Amino acid sequence: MNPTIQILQKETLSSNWYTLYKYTYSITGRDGKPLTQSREAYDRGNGATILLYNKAANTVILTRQFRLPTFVNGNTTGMMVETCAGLLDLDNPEDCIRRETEEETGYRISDVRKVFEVYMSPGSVTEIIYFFVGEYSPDQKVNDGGGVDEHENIDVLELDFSEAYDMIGRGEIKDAKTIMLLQHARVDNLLTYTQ
Ligand SMILES: Nc1nc2c(ncn2[C@@H]2O[C@H](COP(=O)(O)OP(=O)(O)O[C@H]3O[C@H](CO)[C@@H](O)[C@H](O)[C@@H]3O)[C@@H](O)[C@H]2O)c(=O)[nH]1
Ligand SMILES: [Mg+2]
Repeated sequence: MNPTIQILQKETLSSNWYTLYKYTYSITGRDGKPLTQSREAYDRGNGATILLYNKAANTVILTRQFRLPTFVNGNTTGMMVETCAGLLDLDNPEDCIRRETEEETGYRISDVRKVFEVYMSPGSVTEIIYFFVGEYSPDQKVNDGGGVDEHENIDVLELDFSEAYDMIGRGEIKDAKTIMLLQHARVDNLLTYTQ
């Protein structure tokens, strides 16, 4: 804990599906004097995401779904191509991502490897996301995926790695976690990229 920070007040501004708080705190300024500040922080829990890859076929599994916040901010279809991801319930990140993988993509995978953890929007959202990679194979397919119920409506995409990677440059993949994991796969040579 940072001993120079003291939370003075935590006010709930909105509590519906997730919670928006307003924190008032004292912090030591660069001149060494204490000052009081307020910041809003949106708490929607933490999450996990995974790049599913198959070395032999040089493919990845991605998802496509409607994301309302993007639709109201310039994404005309509202559809987003993303790595499989979900919110942590009460489980740990590894169990969460195995469960989400089966629900969203239909693959029951065993080995997952954590590669990093990231605050995705540290100025406004409390969320930390745990990033994983994991190999999948056709014999691990146990259902069609698509999400837990009809509300999730997730399409499952199996793409050649180079094709998926090139979607970043064309602006067809605009999701931060997905770009980070595809770049990680290229830098770490999990798969082969050919132009
Ligand atoms: N009714 C209702 N449903 C909501 C609301 N907000 C979210 N949901 C639904 O709650 C479900 C959450 O699904 P998950 O698969 O657990 O989470 P996610 O939305 O895929 O989140 C993942 O990706 C996010 C974006 O990168 C990450 O922020 C998050 O940590 C996680 O990794 C989704 O069906 C979503 O539509 C809401 O305000 N109202
Ligand atoms: Mg999800």
